[in-house]
Amino acid sequence: MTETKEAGVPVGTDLAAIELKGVKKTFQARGETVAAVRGLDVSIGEGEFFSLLGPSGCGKTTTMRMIAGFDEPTEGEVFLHGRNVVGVPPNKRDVNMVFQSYALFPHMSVQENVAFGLRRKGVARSEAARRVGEMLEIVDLKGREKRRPRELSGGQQQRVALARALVNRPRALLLDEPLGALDLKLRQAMQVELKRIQREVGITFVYVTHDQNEALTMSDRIAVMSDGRIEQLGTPREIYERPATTFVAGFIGTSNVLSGTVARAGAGRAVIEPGPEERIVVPCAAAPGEEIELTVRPEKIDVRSDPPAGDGCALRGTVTEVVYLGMFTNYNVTTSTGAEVVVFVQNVSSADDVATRGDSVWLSWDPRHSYVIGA
Ligand SMILES: Nc1ncnc2c1ncn2[C@@H]1O[C@H](COP(=O)(O)OP(=O)(O)OP(=O)(O)O)[C@@H](O)[C@H]1O
Repeated sequence: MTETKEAGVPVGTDLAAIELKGVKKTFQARGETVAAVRGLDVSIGEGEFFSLLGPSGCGKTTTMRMIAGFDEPTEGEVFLHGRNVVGVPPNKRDVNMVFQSYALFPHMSVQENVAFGLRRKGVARSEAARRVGEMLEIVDLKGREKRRPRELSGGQQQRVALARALVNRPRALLLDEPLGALDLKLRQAMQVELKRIQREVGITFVYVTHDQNEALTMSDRIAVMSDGRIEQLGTPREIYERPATTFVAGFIGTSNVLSGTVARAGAGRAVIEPGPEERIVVPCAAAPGEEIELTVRPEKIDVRSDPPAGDGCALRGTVTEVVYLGMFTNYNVTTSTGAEVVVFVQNVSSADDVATRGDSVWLSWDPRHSYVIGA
């Protein structure tokens, strides 16, 4: 049974495709002990597109290598479809891994590259040809069977690598920064392709990336990692809209972190009053006198010259930078308390910017977009 929290997102199945329980990994390097993974508990559902997202060195690749069997945990257990696989070699694990350097055989055609694994397993020639054909159709490489890898674009080569991994019908595919070598435009096109392919084959994908846009675009759920631990696990929307820690707020997109002492509270709202006519209204249970920290996304804020009407959030500030970015304009504003706030204003008309550098402005937003960190 698959429950859904947000539309189409599996949050729990009877039997997890992949489960990590108390997994830790330390390496000994030059007499020093390096803690790469400090304790992971994760359950990845059957057919889920699950991403491990985090900065360089946070333990993403080590986690993948332990799922694949290239590394064994120092502590804890790894389950694949309910079976404890600690000690089971990679080729007996029913998972396949795709790397950034996809290492196709240069002297073999697309067809031979994809068929290679099947041949080694002794799959009959006609059956192999059928499965390779089916897979090349899915990755949209029909008609290019006879080409050599060097006669293909980077994106097409990556799709051959994907077909080569998928043709073995693994129950899960592990992808470690598979689009890292491609330029931005191709990367974005391949993100959409990868998601489509995953939906079509219905196999669990575990995807490693340090690119937040990539993770937000493709994933059912994301685990944001930092220093060998998971900081937050949730749907892209949960992670973007309601970051659990300041690290997540800062790592995923641009976020404004504000803080202050609660002046008034009641009816599920706390109000910070930084100055006359200024207020930050936060939906939370904090009491007067309490210090709170909150985030507001740049696209939720308006910039105006007059104080806003109503009882929404209102802050006074001075514009320090204006950068026109085509689709929107980026305003940097220093508030009356010295906080730096970034605002994105969508350029719906081609009229002038709403403010220029040095202007005194008011920032306003709906209290629903004030989100207390860790709430
Ligand atoms: N074989 C090893 N020996 C010693 N230290 C290692 C080894 N493999 C990884 N580490 C260390 O473990 C930590 C986590 O590394 P890991 O490669 O898992 O990070 P990552 O998040 O995948 O980084 P990147 O995005 O740069 O690939 C790092 O500090 C790294 O230097």
